[in-house]
Amino acid sequence: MTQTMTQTAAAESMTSDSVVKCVKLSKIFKDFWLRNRVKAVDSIDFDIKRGEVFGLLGPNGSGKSTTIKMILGLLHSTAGHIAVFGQMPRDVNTKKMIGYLPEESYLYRFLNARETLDYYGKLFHQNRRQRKQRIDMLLEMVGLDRVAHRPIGEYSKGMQRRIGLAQALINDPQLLILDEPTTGMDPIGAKQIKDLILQLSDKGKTILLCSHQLSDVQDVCDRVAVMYGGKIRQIGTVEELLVKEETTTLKVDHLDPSIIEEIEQVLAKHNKCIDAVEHPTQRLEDLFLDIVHKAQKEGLATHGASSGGEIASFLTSEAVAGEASSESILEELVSNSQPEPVVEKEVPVEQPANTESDEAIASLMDQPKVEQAEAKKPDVSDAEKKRKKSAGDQSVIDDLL
Ligand SMILES: Nc1ncnc2c1ncn2[C@@H]1O[C@H](COP(=O)(O)OP(=O)(O)OP(=O)(O)O)[C@@H](O)[C@H]1O
Repeated sequence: MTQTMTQTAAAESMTSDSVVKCVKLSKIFKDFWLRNRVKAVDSIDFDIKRGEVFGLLGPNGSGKSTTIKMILGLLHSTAGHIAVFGQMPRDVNTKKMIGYLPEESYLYRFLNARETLDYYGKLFHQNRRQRKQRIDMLLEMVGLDRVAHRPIGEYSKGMQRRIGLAQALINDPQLLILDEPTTGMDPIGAKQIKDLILQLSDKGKTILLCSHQLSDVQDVCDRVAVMYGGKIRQIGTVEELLVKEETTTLKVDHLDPSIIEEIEQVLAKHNKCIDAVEHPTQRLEDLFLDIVHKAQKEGLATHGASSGGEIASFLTSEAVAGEASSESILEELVSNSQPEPVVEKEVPVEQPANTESDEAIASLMDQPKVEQAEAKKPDVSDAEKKRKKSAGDQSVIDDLL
């Protein structure tokens, strides 16, 4: 009875804008004797809309990765309902629309970067020409083109994240799931990933970001859910969650002490006083980029990853095969291809299972790239502000390239 209600509620609430929908979703890991061992996810409700950047936060063991694995169809839910693009997560049509960067790198150590991407391109049934084109663009985009011949086992942690990101994008996914994408990345790489996320979202791609880097989440996410003990404790836009209604901040040009005194007198009439008078500082990220910028202008050499180059224009539908675009990398990475419209349909509740299939991981990659139909992107005003900021920040990155 409860399951039927849950299923109906989910099906009813599924709209064409909904990319991921979870209703009363739970996951219990059982022990050898099938006794309940860990309630990793405990009856959570949330949905992610098309074009949204959704952040999933929480301390270690709070259930984030388990939730992601259920969205990917790698784990069965124990109870509740989950739909991705209006379909069951295990549906192969769903998997071909998803790109996934796992928290841990599961790439083959003895393959080099080019061979690795070629392997994943083949899994998506891309032809040789398409693979070559995409691989060249992605390697340049993630700044590994100059070290593409080296085995991945030799890569630094940040370089492995970069090749992992390229792998997650090779199928031009409509839903990109990034688990700790900036771990081990230098601030330039982290900044590029954040800009990339915003631009992909701007083109209607949906992004689920799981990160312990709270400043990254704050910079790019439209909405955030904070998990603890398998439950969602708070969910809302970043502004909603962070606003402090009880305090007012006024931002003005430099004030002389005499003016501050006058302001204090005005406030005193209203039984208020100034708590603090401060001068803002710049962010550490800006300082870091400034230092690197200057070092690069002086022509200092590095043997690590480069700052990243042209963005993969294979994600842009106007791209002509074999043509290099003169646009910036981040611009090119963004695809104009649009996702299939979400078909509203009733989705059966998944049966509980005690084991997880590794084959599901393979099947996630084992689908051909398909043309995807038009769909509209939601109006997300908070994201708009961040994108404007990103456009300004982008000039710094462009200078570095
Ligand atoms: N395969 C498994 N078998 C048993 N318990 C598991 C399994 N996978 C996860 N768990 C447990 O489920 C809980 C949630 O784990 P999960 O990996 O989802 O947390 P997380 O929020 O992703 O943590 P982190 O930030 O450390 O990645 C933890 O108590 C974990 O031990």
